[in-house]
Amino acid sequence: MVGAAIWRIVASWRVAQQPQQQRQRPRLQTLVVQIRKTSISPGRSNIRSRNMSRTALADLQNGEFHRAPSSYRHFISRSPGSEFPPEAGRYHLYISYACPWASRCYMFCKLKGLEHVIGITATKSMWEKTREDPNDEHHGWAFAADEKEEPGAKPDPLNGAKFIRDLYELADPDYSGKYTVPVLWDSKKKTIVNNESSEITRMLNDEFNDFAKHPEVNLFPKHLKSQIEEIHSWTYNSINNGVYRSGFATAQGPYDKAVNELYEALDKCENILSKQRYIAGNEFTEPDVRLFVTLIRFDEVYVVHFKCNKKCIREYPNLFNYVKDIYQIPGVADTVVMSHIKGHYYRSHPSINKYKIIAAGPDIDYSSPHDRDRFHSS
Ligand SMILES: N[C@@H](CCC(=O)N[C@@H](CS)C(=O)NCC(=O)O)C(=O)O
Repeated sequence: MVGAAIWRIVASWRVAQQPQQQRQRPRLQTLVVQIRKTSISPGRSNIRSRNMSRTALADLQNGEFHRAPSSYRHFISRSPGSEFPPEAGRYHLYISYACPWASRCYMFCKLKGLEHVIGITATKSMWEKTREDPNDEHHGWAFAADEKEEPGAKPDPLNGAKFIRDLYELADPDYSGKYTVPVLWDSKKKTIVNNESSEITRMLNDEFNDFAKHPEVNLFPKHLKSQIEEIHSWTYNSINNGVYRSGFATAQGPYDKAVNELYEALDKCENILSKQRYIAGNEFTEPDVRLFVTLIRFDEVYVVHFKCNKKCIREYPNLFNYVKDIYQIPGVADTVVMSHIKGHYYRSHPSINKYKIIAAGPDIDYSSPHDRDRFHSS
């Protein structure tokens, strides 16, 4: 009882720490952890899923993209009595190499040295139809049938799921939200702990230090907490989600607004990075990870596919060198699989790119020299 109460206080405290636009109320159905013994039947469909299955492309109001809140918001915590205590081998991270939100989590695993503690499985890059039922039009992340199907993509080693959707339905057969990655899965309770990257990365940063190869890496240090939260307060809406707000807009006004806010924020970053090595100062921290995953996709995908073409990142001297600098941190390049990134975006949104043609360029070499050593770093 006491443990559960502490857990609830810690969880609500952490939600209160998030930038406002990321603060979302957990669904009641996920607060009451319902572990149901169900078997996966990928061909199954029910009335609910038939009517409600949807992707982010449907998160629209008057042509404006509004990202729906993540559904699972439990916390892995070292606090006594925690429902989800950190354990080696218990949790699994399902990702797509294409997805910037999932890649944030994968980067944290790499930087903290957690790959021997938390299993990681990447899906195939292109969304596929998830049900045979002709009335169920949902397309989403699919697992590879074997190791050879697409380099990097793997079968689901834990549940034999064919689709990420199957995991959501295994955790809750009545689930009616989106079937997004990342998914942090608890193999003990056979449920989803959390599917919100901004929270998963905090858990990876703080709660697994007893197992981490690099517990000294702290991407959310106390002394930079307020600067970091201030940076998230404008980079999330204008940059990380801003590229989606541009790309998914279905009316001119919302697109214009999103793209203008995006470039205002990029100009602001360029200015900050002309004076210091990283976005929060001289230390590499969480907001650098969040910026990196968007910026590395920008010139290869967002410029063309999401119409973010007022300027490329390679035209900003400081931003471009900053992306190379981060790419060259040991472990980071492994998280960037450009064939999955391009293979996903260009082929998974038929309303944006009907013929699924993958744009040719620009094929940037992010391992080429950068000039960021000119700044002091700690
Ligand atoms: N807020 C979530 C967003 C995750 C998200 O939107 N992931 C996308 C891939 S980039 C996804 O899985 N979309 C599936 C869909 O929309 O159906 C997070 O940060 O974890």
